[in-house]
Amino acid sequence: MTLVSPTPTPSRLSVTLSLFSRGQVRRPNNSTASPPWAMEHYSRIYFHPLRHVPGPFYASISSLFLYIICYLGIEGHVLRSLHLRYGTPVLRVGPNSVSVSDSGALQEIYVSGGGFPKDSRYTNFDLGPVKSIFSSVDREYRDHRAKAVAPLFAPSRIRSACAPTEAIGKAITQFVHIIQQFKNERISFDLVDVCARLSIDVVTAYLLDEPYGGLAEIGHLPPKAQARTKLSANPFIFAIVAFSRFSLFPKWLFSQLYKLSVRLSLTDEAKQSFRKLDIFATKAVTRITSQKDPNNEYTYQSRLLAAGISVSETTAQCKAITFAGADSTAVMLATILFHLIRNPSARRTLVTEIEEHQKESAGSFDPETIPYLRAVVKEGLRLGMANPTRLTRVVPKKTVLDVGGYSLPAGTVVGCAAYTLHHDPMVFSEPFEFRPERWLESGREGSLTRPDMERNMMPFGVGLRACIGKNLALRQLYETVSAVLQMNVGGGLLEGAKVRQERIEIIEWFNGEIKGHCLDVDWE
Ligand code: HEM
Repeated sequence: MTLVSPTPTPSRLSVTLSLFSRGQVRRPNNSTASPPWAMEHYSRIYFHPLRHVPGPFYASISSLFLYIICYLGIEGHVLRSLHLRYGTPVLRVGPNSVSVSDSGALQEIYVSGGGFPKDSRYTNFDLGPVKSIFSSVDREYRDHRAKAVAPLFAPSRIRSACAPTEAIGKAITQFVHIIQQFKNERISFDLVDVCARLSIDVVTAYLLDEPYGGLAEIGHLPPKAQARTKLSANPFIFAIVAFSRFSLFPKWLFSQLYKLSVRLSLTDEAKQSFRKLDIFATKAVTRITSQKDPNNEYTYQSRLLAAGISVSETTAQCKAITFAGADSTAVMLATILFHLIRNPSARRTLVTEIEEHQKESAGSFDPETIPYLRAVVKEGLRLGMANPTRLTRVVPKKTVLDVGGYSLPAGTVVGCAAYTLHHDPMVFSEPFEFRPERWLESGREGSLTRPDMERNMMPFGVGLRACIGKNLALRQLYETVSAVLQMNVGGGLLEGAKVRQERIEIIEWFNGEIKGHCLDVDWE
């Protein structure tokens, strides 16, 4: 008996792959050949330019994984843990999509030459037929509008509006008064709701010269009823936040899901809230067009109109900015106050520093000059997950992005996420803890320049397409925290406050949402 070694028969898979690699594969038209989708899967695994980028197998063959984690609002922590598990700064999260956790790449992705363009997912954030400053992928379109409104975001203009008789100052006084009433009567309240009321009023009163009335709409109620009532714009805000769970889907699918979701989930309350915002924005624009307020060049709507933007688009842009400004700042403010309530020692340090500054400056001081307050705000911005997920961009034509030893070709969707960078354990020890001291270089008087940590911070995005409202938001945070801690000398207005939750849980959609839309505060 002779033993004959059998001639190896190549498997159908290896034949198909080797033919494919030589460009000889035609679409099979008989039932025994691999179906086209299988061919595509093989190519994504074995021939795709991203094939060497580490990541879970399922992410390399289909976008389903991304769609699911985006929909479920778990994208932030899932991608962070995959980066840690695979020990890689570049993670393949979809057939053509990567997540980058190396802050060294921020410069090239978002800054150099204006940064890479936003990818097509942003078109899912259009306001029906209107592209907002945020959603526009077309840089010229965006620049024209952003330049028109830019003077409104100058720090000196914003600062003047913080005087007690001006738009921002008045809103903060109302906010402090409401919390003071809750404290006097020991009434439990929802921190997220009051922060949302203040934020929508600051944005609208300052930019549109027309406060939405978030704080005023409960002003006439007794304190107990105030605490029970929710902001009338909430359903509008929550609906937009929740639609972002579909934002990674291709446009055609997004549109269908959006329509279905509107039909199934848009309650009467939400419809009413949308209508109220429509009426509010229309009124703000009509005030200018009807010549009732023609000389006011320093409103958002008058500047857009003067730049040649149509009335209907200007109205839509006003609604977009109301959402963009109100939601994120509310999440950040609520996060900072939540941590101050939970950290009496940080709170007392802050109160002492504010008192010292008050004495030194005979009452008038710029809160931004207080190092510990800056550290508190910075730490709040690090932990606050207003935008936790990847800010996606596309590698432009004729460009290769080299990062972490990988070359990502033109057309690849790349993105860094605040969730990953802000919780990087190599940069921030105990990354989930609130520790303002980490920002102080050498004791309390030190400057706050900690380049290693600073490089990993992206709460407002980075580069040309970073947040245009950053100065306004920061000013609101400094002024409000300072005002809250100046009240009731000793421990500030928050002395005696307790939060029920141990930590803030976030639904990690593009706009992070505090679970339950609520952070309950009780009084001792
Ligand atoms: C603490 C509060 C805020 C946070 C954390 C925040 C965060 C962000 C982030 C991360 C982006 C970049 C998104 C991207 O690259 O995809 C962004 C863009 C933007 N934000 Fe904010 N934002 C805040 C407040 C505001 C305010 C107060 C306004 C306006 C009143 C505003 C208006 C905008 C606009 C218009 C854009 C789009 C800019 C562009 O694409 O050119 N934001 N914001």
